[in-house]
Amino acid sequence: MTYFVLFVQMYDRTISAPTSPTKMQQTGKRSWEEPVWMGSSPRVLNHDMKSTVSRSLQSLPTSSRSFEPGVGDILLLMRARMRLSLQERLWEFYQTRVNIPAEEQAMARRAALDICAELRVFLHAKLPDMPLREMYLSGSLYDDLQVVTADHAQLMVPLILEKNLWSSIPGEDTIMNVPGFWLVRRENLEYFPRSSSYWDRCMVGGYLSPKSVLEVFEKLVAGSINWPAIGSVLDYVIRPVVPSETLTLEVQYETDRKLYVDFLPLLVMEDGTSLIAKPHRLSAERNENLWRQSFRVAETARLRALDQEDGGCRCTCLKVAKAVCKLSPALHRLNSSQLTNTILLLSEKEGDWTQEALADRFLQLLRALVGHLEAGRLPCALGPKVNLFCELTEQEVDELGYTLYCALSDPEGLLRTEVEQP
Ligand SMILES: Nc1ncnc2c1ncn2[C@@H]1O[C@H](COP(=O)(O)OP(=O)(O)O)[C@@H](O)[C@H]1O
Repeated sequence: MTYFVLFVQMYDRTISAPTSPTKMQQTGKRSWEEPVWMGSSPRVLNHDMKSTVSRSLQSLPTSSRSFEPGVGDILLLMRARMRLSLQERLWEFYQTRVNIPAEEQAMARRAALDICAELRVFLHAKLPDMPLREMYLSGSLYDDLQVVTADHAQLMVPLILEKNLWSSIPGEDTIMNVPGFWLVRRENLEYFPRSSSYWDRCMVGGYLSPKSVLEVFEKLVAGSINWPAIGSVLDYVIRPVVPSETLTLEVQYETDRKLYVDFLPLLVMEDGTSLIAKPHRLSAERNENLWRQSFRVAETARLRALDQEDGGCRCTCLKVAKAVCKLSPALHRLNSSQLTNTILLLSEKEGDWTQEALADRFLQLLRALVGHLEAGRLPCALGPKVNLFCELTEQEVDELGYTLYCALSDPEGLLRTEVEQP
């Protein structure tokens, strides 16, 4: 979608939005960027875009009804009522759609644990000298941040690398220039020739290739484990998902419930940096050797700590936003890390995260996301050089921005999602 289309659509939306005439009051001009319930809104679009839209809006026929005396008071009242009802609806949505019943979570965790145990036994038996630390389960299912359905978990597989044989190079110091991604280079080949390290078999052009590491596991996990047999013992239907950008097992643990377990090789570098074998989404070929830095543990811990300090609603706000993105196809591309970091950045400026402020903070989150999308940049709160939007195409950025911008005039629309059929 071009910006032109975007703004024609925005313009249509603005004039048809029930709240839009309200800002016409004294000047007779509409402020398209300030739906009535938003209070003083930051300027959300860049200057050129704004003047285009403002010009179009100025030439609109105006409605005299908006100038009736006292309308400001009525609007203030309406604003208060709308806020109240959004607050109520958010909590209702949280209870009915976002939160996963404890029993469902427990069953999903049980299934993931069973699979993890099987894989441990298999790998120890089949490849006793593969240098791995103990595998463990991770992700939102384990820190109460999963939403809507308990349907996925990550199985972390930490590789052991010899310190003197491998070193990590930050993405910004490489020709690819992508902060947040790293290369892992083989060192000292002249003294410790190829095969000195077990992981040399996954070396491509002098670097440890996450793709090649995944392929090693893929052959094992998808190729040589008898999942139907294991599944029948455990009473699940288990099958590797193909094709899949990472290695994923689908586990049907109830007739109507499926769990996807991502097999995620991980490197923990000397300074504690965690790198995961999850490919860069765009131009994967050019970036084939890049390992992705994972901030998940640190960013989740920070969010929780902030909530604990002030009894705040940041995690609730995150879960509501995650559910909205999971349930609305137009927002699928936004992930938890982007949402978490937007909330962390907001927390630096905004102090009131009381439960009563959920609706205000939720709206502020939407607005902040629109702002970051317009800038095409969302800095990671824990590493500002990293742009968390760097794996979105321009078109995706436009579409997300447009969807969220429209949602600002009808935030409750985001909560009216169909109940998915199993
Ligand atoms: N340490 C980690 N543990 C689990 N997942 C991680 C980790 N680091 C990065 N990830 C990535 O984060 C994503 C899972 O995020 P998660 O917080 O579980 O949220 P969601 O519920 O939205 O999936 C996965 O795509 C996974 O590849």
